[in-house]
Amino acid sequence: MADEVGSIPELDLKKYDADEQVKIICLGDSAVGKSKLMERFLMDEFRPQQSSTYALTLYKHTANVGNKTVAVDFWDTAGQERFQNMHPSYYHTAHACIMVFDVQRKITYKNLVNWYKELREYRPEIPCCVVANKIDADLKVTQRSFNFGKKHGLPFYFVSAADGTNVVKMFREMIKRAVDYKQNPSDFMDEVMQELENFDLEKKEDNSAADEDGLKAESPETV
Ligand SMILES: Nc1nc2c(ncn2[C@@H]2O[C@H](COP(=O)(O)OP(=O)(O)OP(=O)(O)O)[C@@H](O)[C@H]2O)c(=O)[nH]1
Ligand SMILES: [Mg+2]
Repeated sequence: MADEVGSIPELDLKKYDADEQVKIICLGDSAVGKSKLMERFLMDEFRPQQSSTYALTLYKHTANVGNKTVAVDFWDTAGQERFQNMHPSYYHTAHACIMVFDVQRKITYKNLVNWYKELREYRPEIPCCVVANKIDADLKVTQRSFNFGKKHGLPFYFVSAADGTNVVKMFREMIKRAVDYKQNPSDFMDEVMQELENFDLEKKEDNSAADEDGLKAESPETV
């Protein structure tokens, strides 16, 4: 389900039950198929007539990775005809990135370099992949090699949001990589965030243990 930012709180309840929570962002020029890919993965249906994304759309998903339940927030924003900087909050605390281009428009492939550069300014270490979308329009493209992924050591997928080719595989792999990254961050700030999250959890557990003993958890002091 596509949900505008306004309706997050209700859905956030899901996170409460999840063992883990990750954020995955999607980058790429306008009309490469970012929104259609997410919709295809989340609803397994394809609606050809829809206008481009206006601002930010959040898609909520619950996945099972190993024996854990993972709440996934997919962030989708409008790409632009010509590259413009994305707001930093889009990248903030993202755990993985899906970079999309349209196999029918060379310029969208060329622009990956700009998207990737900006991604790495904000999120130097998160897992990222390159996705060549719309292969249904011309299957011959799958014989061509697109070296951008190889050059940067990124996994590459030929996909089609229209017929579903490789969509589930790509999303599942990226969710798993996002969880792996969150659990073993290689970026200093992410390590701090993870420590803080663990600290919060420990505090919550302490408080509920105190409640069970019939003790009241101390309320925070206001200074
Ligand atoms: N043939 C074909 N068309 C596709 C595919 N994926 C998306 N499209 C079409 O491409 C157009 C753009 O798709 P969107 O998902 O809206 O693109 P977007 O990247 O979200 O665009 P912005 O929100 O403007 O950044 C739509 O008309 C889709 O129907 C695909 O796999 N195959
Ligand atoms: Mg869109």
